[in-house]
Amino acid sequence: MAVINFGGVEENVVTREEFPLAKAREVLKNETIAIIGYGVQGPGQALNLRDNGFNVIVGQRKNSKTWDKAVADGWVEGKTLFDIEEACAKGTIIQYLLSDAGQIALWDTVKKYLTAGKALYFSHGFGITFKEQTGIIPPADIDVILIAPKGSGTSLRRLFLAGEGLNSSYAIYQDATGRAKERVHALGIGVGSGYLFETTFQKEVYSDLTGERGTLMGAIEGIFEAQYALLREKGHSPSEAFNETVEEFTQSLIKLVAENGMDWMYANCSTTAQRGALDWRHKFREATAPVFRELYESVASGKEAEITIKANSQPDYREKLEKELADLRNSEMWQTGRVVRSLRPKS
Ligand SMILES: NC(=O)C1=CN([C@@H]2O[C@H](COP(=O)(O)OP(=O)(O)OC[C@H]3O[C@@H](n4cnc5c(N)ncnc54)[C@H](O)[C@@H]3O)[C@@H](O)[C@H]2O)C=CC1
Ligand SMILES: CC(=O)[C@](C)(O)C(=O)O
Ligand SMILES: [Mg+2]
Ligand SMILES: [Mg+2]
Repeated sequence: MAVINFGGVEENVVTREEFPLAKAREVLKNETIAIIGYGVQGPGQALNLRDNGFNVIVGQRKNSKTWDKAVADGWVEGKTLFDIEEACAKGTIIQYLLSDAGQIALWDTVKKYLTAGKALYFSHGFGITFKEQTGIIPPADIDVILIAPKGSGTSLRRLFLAGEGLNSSYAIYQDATGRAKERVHALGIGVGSGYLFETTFQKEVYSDLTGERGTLMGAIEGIFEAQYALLREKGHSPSEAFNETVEEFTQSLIKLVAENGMDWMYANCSTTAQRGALDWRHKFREATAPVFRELYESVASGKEAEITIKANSQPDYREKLEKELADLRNSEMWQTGRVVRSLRPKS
């Protein structure tokens, strides 16, 4: 394990140098990896594992849209594509990649196939950490491990195909076989991660739920909405409000942050912008700090889990989510965005 210094704090990191793909294949050569669920993470991980030379099968509900998607991706019924129970029976490693609510619904079915020595794999600490609410309590004689790619399954696949990768965090909750560590490291490399950061199931889920509700998804949209609405109220046109709120951010500035950090982005903007941004960040930090604190408490108390489970266990949860996404899409800001995107100069 490499020890890497992150801004003055040392952390354990597994690297491809110490755990190359050939070693991962050797560790898993006698295993059948059953990917249960073919939503977003399922396809990304299953296809990367398959292309990396592992023995992979997919388990998915028949007569579903995602079954058809699996067929279109080259999984063959009866050979590499099965219904969920059959895949669980065949797999020695069960990658439980149903939605977090779906994992609860299917748990009693899947549990039957978790015989001694198998490994149960998650990409989120949700089911195990909130076990009082999920009822997901694995038998003691199996390994329970986690690889959580730090991004969408779509990006995991795209970056793999581009010869790059997404990094992941990993955790071991239960090591019944003495092989949990080599299994989890091999799977992490196998799904296409370059580096594996050590964590626990609880830390993974607390930080992940905070991040997606916060700066990665929830907070960013909230801040965009607030600024856009203000500019419109003050008489700015939709295109101007959108450009100064979203377009410049996604097309120019955030790319500079990704490349070389915030100071690099600032340094490539005017000294006028730098003066103002360096001053105003303090106000924004102080204004949002209490909201982030409230969010973390809601995660750690299990309230966010409760809300998610309740909503996403309804039979029409997808239609409801789609309706809310359509409301976002149809807002003036994102309709303006649609037009602005179509006007991006192309060579
Ligand atoms: N979406 C992503 O890119 C990321 C997801 N994760 C985690 O990976 C896991 C899988 O997430 P996603 O791929 O987003 O899931 P998803 O919401 O796309 O669902 C995955 C599959 O579960 C099936 N499913 C849902 N409810 C079911 C039920 N009641 N019975 C049978 N099948 C059911 C769906 O048909 C789908 O094939 C979750 O633990 C999630 O938190 C982690 C990192 C990123
Ligand atoms: C893509 C990811 O890692 C998220 C945002 O946490 C998720 O999809 O749950
Ligand atoms: Mg995440
Ligand atoms: Mg998440």
